[in-house]
Amino acid sequence: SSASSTGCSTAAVATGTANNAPPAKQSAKDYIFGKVIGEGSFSTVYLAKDIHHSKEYAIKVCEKRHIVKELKVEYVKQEKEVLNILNSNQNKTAPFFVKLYSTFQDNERLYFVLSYAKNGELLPYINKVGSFDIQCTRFYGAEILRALEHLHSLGIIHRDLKPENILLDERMHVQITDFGSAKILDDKPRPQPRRRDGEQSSWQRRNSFVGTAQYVSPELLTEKSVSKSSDLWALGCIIYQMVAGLPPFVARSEYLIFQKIIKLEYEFPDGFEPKAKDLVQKLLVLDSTNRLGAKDIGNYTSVRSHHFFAGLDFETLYKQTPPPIYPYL
Ligand SMILES: C[C@@H](Nc1nc2c(c3cc(-c4cn[nH]c4)ccc13)C(=O)N=C/C2=C\CC1CC1)C(C)(C)C
Repeated sequence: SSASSTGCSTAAVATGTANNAPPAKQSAKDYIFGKVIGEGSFSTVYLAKDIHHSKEYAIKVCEKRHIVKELKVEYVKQEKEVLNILNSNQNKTAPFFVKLYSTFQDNERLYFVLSYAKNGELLPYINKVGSFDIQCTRFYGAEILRALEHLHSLGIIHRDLKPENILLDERMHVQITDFGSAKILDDKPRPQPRRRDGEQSSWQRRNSFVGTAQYVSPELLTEKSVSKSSDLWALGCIIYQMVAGLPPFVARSEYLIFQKIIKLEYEFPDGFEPKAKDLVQKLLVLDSTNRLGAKDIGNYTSVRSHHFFAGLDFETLYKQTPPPIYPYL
């Protein structure tokens, strides 16, 4: 083809590097794959380095055959949809989610190129120091609340919030991940995606889905229903765990954990900080409509104004330096 009016050379146009050509589609060859950093139920997440700029990414790899065999195509599509909604609604004051940079595929696999949370999961930090001091619990509780405000404002419920899904970036700020079980509240009627025969519909999937035992809400266990307030229940469990070092509902089997949840059978260890205790008691409420924040429109102002968070500036969290993680209790 001849040089176009933009003056770029034919060679440039031919190789698609002309300033008006889209970037060439990526492939696994653009990356050096490193260690496995996480295993999902239908995916493996690798640390990878982009060979052009030596930047580190997390690449989530899904085996196509496995997804189809396990009838999880909808599940993978749902996660990509959530990541795209988050990308197109990046919130400058609450960038508390892993970002999706690009996707590509080869014959056998799907690849999702995502931000690499350099400091990994929150959980090992809680376990290492036994429990967080109040400064840390307040800061990380506030960042998770801000992340939920943003997610819920986009009509998305996480549904499986737990310390393993709360990652930390290189500045030790929160990066929420794992949207495979997220639910997009269908306010806009969309054509129901055509399903392969035998594949579970989102209705069946929704009714079969249960989060991780310790953090699942009572309404999901008793009525198979889920709402934004279910994520507030999980926040209550996580704040409890940051202070006590263990989640509120523990037992030897999932069934026994579920029994304790629906009976609200848990207690506070001696020395549990009183303001944190009061906040947890207002989040771990069986009736999802009576949880602190359940009636708030927009931001969770009634949670922000709880005296546990007194003095915290929720609008500049991402600019603040996170407090060092010291042991407490
Ligand atoms: C919960 C998740 N674990 C993880 N998912 C992601 C990580 C990640 C990083 C570490 C880590 C970093 N340093 N040391 C450990 C440990 C676990 C991770 C990351 O950096 N970037 C994107 C991720 C996930 C993207 C996903 C939305 C598509 C499972 C177990 C499901 C793989």
